[in-house]
Amino acid sequence: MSLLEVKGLNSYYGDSHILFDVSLRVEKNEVVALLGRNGAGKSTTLKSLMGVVTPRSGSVRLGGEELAGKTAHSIARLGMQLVHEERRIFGSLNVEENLILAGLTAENRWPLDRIYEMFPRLKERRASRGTDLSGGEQQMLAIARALIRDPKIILLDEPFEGLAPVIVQDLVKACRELADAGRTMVLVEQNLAATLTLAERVYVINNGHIAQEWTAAEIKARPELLQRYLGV
Ligand SMILES: Nc1ncnc2c1ncn2[C@@H]1O[C@H](COP(=O)(O)OP(=O)(O)OP(=O)(O)O)[C@@H](O)[C@H]1O
Repeated sequence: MSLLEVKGLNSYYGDSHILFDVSLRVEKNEVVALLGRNGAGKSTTLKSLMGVVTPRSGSVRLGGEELAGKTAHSIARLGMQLVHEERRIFGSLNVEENLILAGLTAENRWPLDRIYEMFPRLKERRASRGTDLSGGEQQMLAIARALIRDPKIILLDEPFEGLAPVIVQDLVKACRELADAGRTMVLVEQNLAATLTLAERVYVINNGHIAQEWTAAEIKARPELLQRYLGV
């Protein structure tokens, strides 16, 4: 059994049918990426897994437990965390307060020291308010807030979007360390180089359908594979 098993997921925004029978799996300790053009349905897939969007049909099993139909809050309790594109940190709270708040209701909370070891920059900035952080620091905090709850799986929606290349490098390194430490992650990201540094397997979504499944090694060996689906 895979850690995450998604079968026949259909999601809508009002009357617009966005996801069509999306099926995918993620093994424990694996990093899987979703690639696709703008509007293909990548974010909607992550939101449907997390219960931010309620799928109209289909199944999402995490460790054998059915998540489809549950609220985002319950799904978080069952061990899934979504790091939203907009980061959603509390601007009026400082870094440490943001972390403590995120960990408050978690069953297995990481000690702050462990978070600070992973992100030394957050330790330096621990007394700074969310609004005073740079984009890269906010993104680190958003990831750290997910980690502190020791989730079974983390969904990352465009974590490197809009950040300076040097910051992206730092974040990719931190995510690589998480992957090496056995964290299971699903990554949606436009930055192909970063994606292939992190993911072992890739699904291509096209107009709300899963169009392809490749290993990162297959893509690296035959980069032309992506051209047809992504135009890159
Ligand atoms: N809240 C919403 N209400 C209605 N339609 C939406 C909403 N959010 C997204 N959509 C539509 O759903 C489709 C899939 O969007 P989604 O954000 O999942 O795509 P994506 O692959 O993540 O692309 P992007 O990289 O542009 O975010 C698009 O056609 C988009 O316009």
